[in-house]
Amino acid sequence: MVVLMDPMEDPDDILRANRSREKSYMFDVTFDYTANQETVYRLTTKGLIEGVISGYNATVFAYGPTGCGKTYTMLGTDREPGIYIRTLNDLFKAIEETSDDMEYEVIMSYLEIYNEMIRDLLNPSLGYLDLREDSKGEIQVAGITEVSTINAKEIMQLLMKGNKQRTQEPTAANKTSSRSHAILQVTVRQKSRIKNITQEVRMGRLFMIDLAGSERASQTQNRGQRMKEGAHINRSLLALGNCINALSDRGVNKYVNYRDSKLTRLLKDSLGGNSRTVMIAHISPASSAFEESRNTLTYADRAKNIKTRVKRNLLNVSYHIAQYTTIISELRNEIQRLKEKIDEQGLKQIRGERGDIRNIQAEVQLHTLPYERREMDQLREQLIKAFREQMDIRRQLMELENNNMEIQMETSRHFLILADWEQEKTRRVRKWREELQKELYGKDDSEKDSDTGDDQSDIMEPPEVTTARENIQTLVGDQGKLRRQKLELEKRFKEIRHRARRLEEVLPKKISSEEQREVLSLLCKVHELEIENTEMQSHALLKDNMIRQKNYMVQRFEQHRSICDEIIKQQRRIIADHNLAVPHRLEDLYELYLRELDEGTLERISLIDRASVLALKDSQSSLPKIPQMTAEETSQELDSDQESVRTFGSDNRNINYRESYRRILPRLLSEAESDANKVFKTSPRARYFKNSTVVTPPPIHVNGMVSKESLPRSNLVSISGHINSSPESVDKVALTRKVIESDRLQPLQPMKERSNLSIHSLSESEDNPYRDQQMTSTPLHHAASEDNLSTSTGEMVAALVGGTGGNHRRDSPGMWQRVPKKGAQKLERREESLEVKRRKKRSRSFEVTGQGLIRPKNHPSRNRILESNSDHKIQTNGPQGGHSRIPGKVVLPIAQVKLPQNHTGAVKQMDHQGPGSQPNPPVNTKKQTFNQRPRFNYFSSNTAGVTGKEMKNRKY
Ligand SMILES: Nc1ncnc2c1ncn2[C@@H]1O[C@H](COP(=O)(O)OP(=O)(O)OP(=O)(O)O)[C@@H](O)[C@H]1O
Repeated sequence: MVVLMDPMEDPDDILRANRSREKSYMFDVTFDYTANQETVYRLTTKGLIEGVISGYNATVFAYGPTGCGKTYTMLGTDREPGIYIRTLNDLFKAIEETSDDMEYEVIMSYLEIYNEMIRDLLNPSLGYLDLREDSKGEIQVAGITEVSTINAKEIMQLLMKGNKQRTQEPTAANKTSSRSHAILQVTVRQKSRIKNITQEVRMGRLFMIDLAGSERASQTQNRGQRMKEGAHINRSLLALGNCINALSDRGVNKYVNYRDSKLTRLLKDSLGGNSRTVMIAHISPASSAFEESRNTLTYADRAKNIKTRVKRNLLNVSYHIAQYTTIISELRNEIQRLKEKIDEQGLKQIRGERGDIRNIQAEVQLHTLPYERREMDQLREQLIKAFREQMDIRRQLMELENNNMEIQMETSRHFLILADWEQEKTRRVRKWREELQKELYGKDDSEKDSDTGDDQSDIMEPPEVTTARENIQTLVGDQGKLRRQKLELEKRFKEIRHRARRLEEVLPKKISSEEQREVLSLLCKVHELEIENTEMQSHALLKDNMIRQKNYMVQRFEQHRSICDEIIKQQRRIIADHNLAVPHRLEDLYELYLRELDEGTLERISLIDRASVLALKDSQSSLPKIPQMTAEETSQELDSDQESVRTFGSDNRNINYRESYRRILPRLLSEAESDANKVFKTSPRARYFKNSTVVTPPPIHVNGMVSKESLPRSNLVSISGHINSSPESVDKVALTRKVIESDRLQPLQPMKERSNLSIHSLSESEDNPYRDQQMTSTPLHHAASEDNLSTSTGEMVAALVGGTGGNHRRDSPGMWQRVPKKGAQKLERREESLEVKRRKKRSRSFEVTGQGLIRPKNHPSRNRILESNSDHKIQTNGPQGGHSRIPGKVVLPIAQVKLPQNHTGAVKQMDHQGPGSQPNPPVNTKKQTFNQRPRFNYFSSNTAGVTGKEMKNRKY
């Protein structure tokens, strides 16, 4: 802020206080007497240089009354150079700094307007020059000398020379009064060093103007020539003032008369056009210069309001073909220049010249490089190690998951054994009590007391149950151990991941080359993706396991259904053949069954299930495949890891439908085969349990619910879709069984032919591999074999097949482990009661000579002879060894058959008594051990009077 005070004003004159001429002016910058040249230059002009070299116009002009220091500010002295020199110095410095990329051309001209005439200060001999306007409307001084140089020193010399030519005369106001307006024009042309067909040229113009000072004749006391000069000066300054007034008058579209003077014509662009303009207004602190100061400040204040529109001056130069040769030769020269520069630097390095800072830098780089490289290598190693560790831990975690799943399955299986045993125990106790009560009815009260005892204590727990208990304990312990291991691994994983992240951040900073940085970030990305992929594979593994379990369950249902179908078929045949009466409810159920078959509902459900499994499999197989890493060391190791993981989600895009279908059914391989093909081998612990205990398929463990692994042995006509261990479902199953059993006819006739059963195992010859508990590689075969051998249905089939296969199974120590389920137990109980009844009522009205199917060893009914008076001579195909079958007879009461209305009634049916057979010994239920229990077998027939000894000698 500049406060201008009237020196004539009397502060005590109250009457004139209101007419005070004191005024304040606001400017961008103000300088007092303490300001030096450097400060003035820095705060007014320095900021324009950057714009000028990049194509913008700029103007700096000094304005003010005579003797106020305009020339001093613009030109300065040798010791205190002014704006001209400082600007040119900085301009050349800036050009030099960017000259590697850009090419510059600097043109300078220096003129004065004296008495409204233009003189070339660089070449005064040219006389007065004219102003002309070119085609673009730009004002040019015709014939002015333009000096083109980028040598700052040379320009200085020219400037000094030109200043000497400037008209300067002493006046009363100023000993060195400038009698003209001096204009220094510097044009900077900039273009890129990279040659192209079209080239962009930027042109910036800088005007530095030292105006002549406005003067009052009284003050200058000029006469003659000086006075004439003063008049011209004042006129041009007046024109400038008018232009400023016109330009600053906002809102009114006033005509700006630049043509009034040469000065305004020349400054046309600088004042209201395309230029960044700085006006430096000079005033004198002397009270005598109050009026001049006021005028100057008023003009400067108005000039503040002038707005100019600045744009970069761009010239697009399109080269003509003829110019290409020039460009090429220029390029050649450039290449040559650079080559020389390189050679020169190389030589300097060899000579050990250290003067140049660049050499020093290069040397420093040369020394630091090996160290940096070592550091880089170390960091890289650390990073790769961290990735590898992460992958290892992921793999270990997946293995743990896998083991955990296996252990869970094993545990569930053992729990099932315990549950079955508990059920069996309850059943026995109940039965024992019933019998006891019956006996007690016939006894005296005194005898009653002596007979009552703890029935529970008499029931011996089979070794399988004890083993199951022990196994559960061990498995639970193992699960805890796994959990701890998992937590530990997860913690370690987090640490390593954190470490890797840090390294990922640090490493790029250490790298100097952009290329290296990119490669490294890519490497990091690949590793991260690898880890993500492993995570996804882990999820896929879990899914896969669930699918396997589900498939297994479906297979079991399907098999069971096949057997049931076959049973129904045969029974219906018998009913039809013998024209037996059938209860209405059973008929209804049969019709329902036929309808189901006709409509193919089950088939449809099965198909839908398969399709969904296929879709799931597909989704797994489409898991993203990560390209292998570039780093050799890592890639080899990680490759193998990835491959192993990918085995699960293997690409099955190219396999045909049959293959896909095959995949739906889990490939339940033999232990060795399956283990070999597995990604994660069976854990030793799980393997131990697998081998040491039942071969029974695992329970379905889905969503934390353990479903019943095998269907009951009863020949249920309908099977509830999903049986699990939840109380409701168990009840539901029990209820279903009850309903069916109530209407069920007891087996009317043993099967005619063994091959009638449509399951694989039955169509196999006697020496089928299942007997040896070997699992074939065919999935369905395997499933069938495992089912048939290890489950209730399997056992039934094994019994049908008979021979060594059946014996093998029966003699196996894990016999009991194929514990009949609830329904089957009921049926067995029924059979036992029937046996008792059979002994009482023996009817031989219907005899079937059927195959003698072997009962399990020690089975109470093993030695019973199957009696039959039927004509149906069923000769089963014996094994290759030509072993003989004991012809058995099944006696079915045709006429006497009384079909029960409910299961509570005693059912008369097959009388398992062969010719000459002895009545079966009474079943001692109390003392009977769990695994010696007679098993209900739909197709059971006995070995027709063959004693245990004979049986042993017999060849099957
Ligand atoms: N800031 C300053 N420091 C020192 N001396 C100065 C300063 N400003 C002006 N002078 C001196 O004052 C005198 C007049 O200055 P100068 O010639 O620059 O005035 P002017 O405005 O150019 O006058 P004119 O319009 O008549 O040319 C010179 O001798 C100059 O050295």
